[in-house]
Amino acid sequence: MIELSGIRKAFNQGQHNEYWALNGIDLAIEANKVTALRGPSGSGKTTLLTLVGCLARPTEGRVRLNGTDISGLPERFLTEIRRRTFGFVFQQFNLIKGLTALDNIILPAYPTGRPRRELLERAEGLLARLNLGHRRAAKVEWLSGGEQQRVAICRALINDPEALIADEPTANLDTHLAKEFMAILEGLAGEGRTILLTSHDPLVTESDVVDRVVEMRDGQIVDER
Ligand SMILES: Nc1ncnc2c1ncn2[C@@H]1O[C@H](COP(=O)(O)OP(=O)(O)OP(=O)(O)O)[C@@H](O)[C@H]1O
Repeated sequence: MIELSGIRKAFNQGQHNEYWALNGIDLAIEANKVTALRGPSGSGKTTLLTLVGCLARPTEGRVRLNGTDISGLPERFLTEIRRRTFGFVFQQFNLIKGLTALDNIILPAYPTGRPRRELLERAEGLLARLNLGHRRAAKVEWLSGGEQQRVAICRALINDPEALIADEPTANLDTHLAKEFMAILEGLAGEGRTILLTSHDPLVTESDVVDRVVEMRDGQIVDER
């Protein structure tokens, strides 16, 4: 689905603190599969996620999405592709305090111009599917960590993306909640979504739900299974 070739990513390029977070990545993320990136802290996993999800651009190399080279597209096209193709679940969930679960979920769908009634219906459906219907009107800061993550997952799915991207999805969860997350993941994988995540957690990387584990170190891919 997404192919990266010859990817390098520098931060603070040309400055005294220039740092190459990714250093020659060739990777094809297969459609309808669950891929996990594993590696020590600082190995470049999150940086790679942001490039796959078109949240950032590589300093060098090409990104192809379903066969089309999107590396050189202007920002507004990239934003559109990002919205249609990817849903993101961030490690800290990045929900907006003061807004209800429902309002947080429909937020990324506003730019699509779809009617609010339709969005609410879809959001309600997602909440129900993740056993969170009863919390629809709760402000997100009232929710537990596990509930907040499920709201974040609903938000990631509101635009019905082809792919879901999750950064350390179980890092803030206890074992019970992490297992619940894996069950949700299994359901999403079962409906044919492409899933890319980073994880240190053996509960994730050794799970049968994960098709492929890509091992990173020092901004490079060093192994995979
Ligand atoms: N915006 C930035 N500016 C400068 N350096 C950055 C920036 N983002 C990341 N880095 C550096 O790039 C390297 C890779 O970071 P990245 O977050 O991708 O690693 P990671 O493998 O996801 O680590 P972790 O498991 O701790 O999240 C790190 O050394 C980090 O300090």
